[in-house]
Amino acid sequence: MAAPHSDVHAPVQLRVTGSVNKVRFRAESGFTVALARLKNEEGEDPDATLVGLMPPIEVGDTFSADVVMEEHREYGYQYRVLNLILEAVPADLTPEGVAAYLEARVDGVGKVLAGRIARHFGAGTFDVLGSEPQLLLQVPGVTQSTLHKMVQSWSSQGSERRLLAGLQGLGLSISQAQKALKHFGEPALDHLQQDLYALTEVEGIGFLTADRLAQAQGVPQDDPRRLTAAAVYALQQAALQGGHSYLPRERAVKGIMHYTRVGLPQAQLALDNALEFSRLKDDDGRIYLPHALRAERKLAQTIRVLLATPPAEAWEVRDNAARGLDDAQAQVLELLRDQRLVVLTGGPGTGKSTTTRRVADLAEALGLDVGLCAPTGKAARRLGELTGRTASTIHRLLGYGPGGFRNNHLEPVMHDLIIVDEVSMCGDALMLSLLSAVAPGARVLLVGDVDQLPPVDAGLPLMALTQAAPTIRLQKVYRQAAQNPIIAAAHGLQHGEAPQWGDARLSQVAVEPDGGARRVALLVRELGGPSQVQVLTPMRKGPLGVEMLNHHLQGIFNPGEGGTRIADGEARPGDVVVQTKNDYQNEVFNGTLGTVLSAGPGRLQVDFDGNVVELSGAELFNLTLGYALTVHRAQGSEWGTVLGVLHEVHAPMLSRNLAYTALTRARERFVAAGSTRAWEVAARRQREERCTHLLERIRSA
Ligand SMILES: Nc1ncnc2c1ncn2[C@@H]1O[C@H](COP(=O)(O)OP(=O)(O)OP(=O)(O)O)[C@@H](O)[C@H]1O
Repeated sequence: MAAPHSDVHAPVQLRVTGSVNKVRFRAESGFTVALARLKNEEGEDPDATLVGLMPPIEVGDTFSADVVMEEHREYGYQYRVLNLILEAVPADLTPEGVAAYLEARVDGVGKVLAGRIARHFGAGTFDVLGSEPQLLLQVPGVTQSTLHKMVQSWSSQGSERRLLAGLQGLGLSISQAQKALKHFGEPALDHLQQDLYALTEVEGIGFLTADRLAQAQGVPQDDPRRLTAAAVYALQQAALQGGHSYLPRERAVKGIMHYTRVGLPQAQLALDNALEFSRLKDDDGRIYLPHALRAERKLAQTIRVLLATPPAEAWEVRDNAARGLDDAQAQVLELLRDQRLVVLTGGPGTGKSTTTRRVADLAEALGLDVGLCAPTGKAARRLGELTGRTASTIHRLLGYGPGGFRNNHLEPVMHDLIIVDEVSMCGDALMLSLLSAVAPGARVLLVGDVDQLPPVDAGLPLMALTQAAPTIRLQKVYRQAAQNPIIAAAHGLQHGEAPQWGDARLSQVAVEPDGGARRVALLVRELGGPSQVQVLTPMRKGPLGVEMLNHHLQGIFNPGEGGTRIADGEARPGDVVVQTKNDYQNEVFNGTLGTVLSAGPGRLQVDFDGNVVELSGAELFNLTLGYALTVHRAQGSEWGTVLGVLHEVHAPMLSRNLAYTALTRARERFVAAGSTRAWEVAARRQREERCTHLLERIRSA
């Protein structure tokens, strides 16, 4: 093997062949750590460490692979796999090698039988197994049922390996091949050989990759399959990037031109094609993905039923139930008497949680069963603390698992009253799952701040519901508004006014992008360090993005070398990390912050608010450093002191809701780092309206 040149830091890419000595670790995602004998024309490495996404390899497998040699601070040199294609037979064709391979890979064959078969057929064993399996009955101990099991397992894994190898032959990387195989199943190869653009449907692949592969195969620019796929992709991107449930026709056509670089006539033709094949739907000039149109119609219908049907259980507002509440808050208790669906909205400190708690108290006093939930684990925990009851995520309440939501209209959640907090974070899909699972006659109280950031997912259900359902909007600010300039500034933002800086609890520090991340890290130190201050910024990338800020914050507050590899760097004991995906096994949810207790090769022990979990392998890639977070990820959380980074470099993200959400994450003190002009721009910019037709559908007869 080419010995690594210590002075050359550019990663060395090699093409090697090899055989597997040992599989150390394999995650469901295909992330694998293995030991293998590697060789190429320059030499051999008898026991190399391979890491990365690989097909299901086993001891004895042979393969060819593109690898990059990298030096890991903990384990020395190892090879990161860029692509690995399995050969169909083992490397070692001696009777021992054949026996070991049979035993490892073929069901129904134990050590003794494998030895007999290997001694009987030698290197020809696999041909016999593949083409004349009956001959195996000559070997004592091989019965019909054993033979059946052997043939079954050999042919199924054989087809998986052939499919993966075939997909890789189309130019897919191993991870893309595995995603495609998972998405399409057996017909994957035929399907993609007919239309490589079908890859657009595969989660995590998308149109641009499919287009690159198809162009490499010489598919012409105006191929109808290409144009149709681009039309679908334009709508997918509109939902992902802008939260749109549909696009007006002319915007859909523009999207297609953007992704395919074809002219207007062809783009219109592409859209008509996609409509003709029902890959898209035209609802009176509004272009939808089919599932999005179905969801919006279903959600509107579900809401109409909730608005039109009476609650099952009796409800009476006993005299002391509304004690201490103002008229608006008390009105919520009144509305729930006859209404099944009530909305409570208001800015920070207006008394939403106080009201929520009273509703729960009254419901329980009336003998009703109350369920409390919120979109994120963090918000659920806060709801539980504020109401003194157990609260869960919406996913947990609906019994979310690998097969999706257990509870739905067929098997509703058996609560008489469901209270949902931070409901501004719910997109149409989650709102539909939630409202579909409400038991007949049960009530729902939706609580949220409609001026917060819109949901990450498509749709704006809370906006529609505040106009279609009985809604109480709390205006009176209780949390010491006068003394607390943050709340006053937040309410000012709602009217387009930038905050007035200068108070000790609401101050601004000029920071320019160049060298700004380090400047922010030093500011955090002045403010008491990461345990006292949470840094928020709109973007992940860029000189003032999360990644750059975390790099400098880790460098100051937890300096050192190496650590365990996570999504955006390396974590060491003491580091603040944040979970970026819901992990139901470990009960750790997107947005939860934790502290690294210990770090070892390929594993971390993290304390998430008292929930100490061991994470390893691919789970580590659901973690990023958490000294700085995006404003989006901070929703539903709040801290004593927030250092909010906002500068014109964030221009595309600057909006009133973004600034408002950042500001309202701070309970006591908010320090703005960046430029005051950015806040003026943000205050004036109402976010771009989302294309959703939900309100009109709820209102239409
Ligand atoms: N009717 C009321 N009269 C007097 N004080 C009230 C009233 N309602 C709420 N408060 C007080 O105002 C403060 C804020 O109330 P609460 O936490 O319910 O607001 P909130 O809207 O839930 O805030 P956030 O949006 O941060 O959750 C609390 O200290 C609460 O006790």
